[in-house]
Amino acid sequence: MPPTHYDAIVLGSGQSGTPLASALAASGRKTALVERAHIGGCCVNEGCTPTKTMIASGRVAYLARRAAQYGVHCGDVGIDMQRVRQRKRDIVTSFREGGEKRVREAGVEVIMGEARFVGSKTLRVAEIEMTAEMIFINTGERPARPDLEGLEEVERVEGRVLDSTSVQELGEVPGHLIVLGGGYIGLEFGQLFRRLGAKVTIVQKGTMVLGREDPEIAECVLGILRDDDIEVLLETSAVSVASSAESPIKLTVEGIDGKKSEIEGSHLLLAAGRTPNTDMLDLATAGIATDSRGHITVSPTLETSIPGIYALGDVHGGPAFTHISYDDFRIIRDNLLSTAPSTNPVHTTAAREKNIPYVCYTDPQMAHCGLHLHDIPRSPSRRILTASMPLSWVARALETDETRGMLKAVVDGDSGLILGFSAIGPEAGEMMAVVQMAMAGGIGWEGLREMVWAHPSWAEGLNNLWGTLKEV
Ligand SMILES: Cc1cc2nc3c(=O)[nH]c(=O)nc-3n(C[C@H](O)[C@H](O)[C@H](O)COP(=O)(O)OP(=O)(O)OC[C@H]3O[C@@H](n4cnc5c(N)ncnc54)[C@H](O)[C@@H]3O)c2cc1C
Ligand SMILES: NC(=O)c1ccc[n+]([C@@H]2O[C@H](COP(=O)([O-])OP(=O)(O)OC[C@H]3O[C@@H](n4cnc5c(N)ncnc54)[C@H](O)[C@@H]3O)[C@@H](O)[C@H]2O)c1
Repeated sequence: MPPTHYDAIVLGSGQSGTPLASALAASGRKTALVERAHIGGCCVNEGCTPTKTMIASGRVAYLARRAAQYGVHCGDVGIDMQRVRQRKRDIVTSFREGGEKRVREAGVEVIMGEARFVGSKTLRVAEIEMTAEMIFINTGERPARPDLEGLEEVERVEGRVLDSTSVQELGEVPGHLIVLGGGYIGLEFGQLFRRLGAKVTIVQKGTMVLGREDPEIAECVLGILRDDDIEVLLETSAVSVASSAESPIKLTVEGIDGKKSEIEGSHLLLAAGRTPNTDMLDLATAGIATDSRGHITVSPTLETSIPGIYALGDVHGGPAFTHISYDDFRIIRDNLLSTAPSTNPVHTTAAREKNIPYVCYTDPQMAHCGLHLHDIPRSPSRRILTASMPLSWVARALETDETRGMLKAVVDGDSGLILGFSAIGPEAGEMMAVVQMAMAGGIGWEGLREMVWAHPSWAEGLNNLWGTLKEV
């Protein structure tokens, strides 16, 4: 059979591939979307949507346990893990089915199967060969496998070694969950399962949790986790793992002093980063360049080393977030599909680099946008100021009895413009969005100090924060 020819092929139904396939079809192009697992990719099926749904259950359990502090009595708190899981499954199914319906209705040919390159612009999915002038790779990442002696053996004991996907399918609360990794995934799941009743130990190789954050912010998150009775071991690496009838997980860890010790638990969650889904694509056949970690190398307009082939989302490295992958869709749409005369500057990855927002959905949340103090090049001619204050200075925090957290901003001393902002608080993501907008609109710290916010809102913290400004 000769290859089927398309105008465009999208590989992977992630956060950019799915809307892009619809937009390509809507522009009159014959478009195929190839997906090996399920429409909607990681975010909808095993990332953001299910985790934030489950984390909502954890927050209810947390508040229910604290109910008496608010003068409310609701008895013992029990967890029905199967109900928590069903709620998650239902929301995922509804999001996935909605996405699938929309992409099919847009006229996209959906092909279920794993694709790989067999020629420069030729792909094979099972027995089908297909070619296209334009190919868009949106194949994402998967949980990384740490180099841990004994792991393969222990994995034979079903259901004891988990990753970010399988942990969501547990039908009962683990007795003692050992989490390998103190990044987003480790912290979000670690706190969730503690709130659902598990004993939790987080083993973190780095000197601090959330290693990219400002040390003051990361320290505050660490304090909250410990306050929640989660054991967090810093500068500790997992060396080997074993399993026996008495102890399903026996993890040997090593501190930086070289001392080894053992942690016994019921389950082990691997949360030590993610690996790009490029190894099975046979990219070399098409001449597509990758970096040393296997991420696809792209230009600021997302073109790979081969003209006409683009990469979007986590697969090209950089910040691995849904909103960044979706913005990659916008970059392609504006540069390749727009029929309007181009009076605007070209939309590129460089345009968003200085103001990327993200939220780690621990509770309270940790949110950040812009630069960190440690990323700002220093020079004697440039004045940099910081402001930080505890959340307990915000009336809303006291009224709701949710005072754990803080705010921190980094400011250009001459212009007064905000360079970066972090917040830890129950709705820190929304508070951060206010500052992100100010940064995008060129409103400096004085503008926020003088802004009339509704009382008593979390945003009022942005009136008071600036009283703590100091030069660093
Ligand atoms: C547990 C967890 C929680 C997260 N929470 C958040 C959050 O709260 N907020 C946030 O912004 N981000 C979150 N993320 C990250 C977010 O999910 C990703 O950044 C986002 O999904 C973007 O991914 P993508 O578009 O690059 O591709 P993905 O969504 O990963 O989709 C890639 C698709 O390609 C398919 N595929 C792979 N190889 C092939 C092939 N050869 N042929 C055909 N199909 C293939 C895969 O099956 C998959 O469906 C979370 C991630 C995880 C794991
Ligand atoms: N709320 C969100 O937006 C959200 C939530 C979950 C995931 N994500 C995305 O998914 C990505 C992956 O998350 P992640 O938490 O797996 O990765 P990560 O890179 O954020 O964190 C992994 C952590 O594991 C530690 N580690 C690595 N090897 C180790 C070992 N052998 N022993 C002990 N610790 C070890 C690292 O020091 C690091 O702190 C994130 O970078 C993020 O972009 C986002």
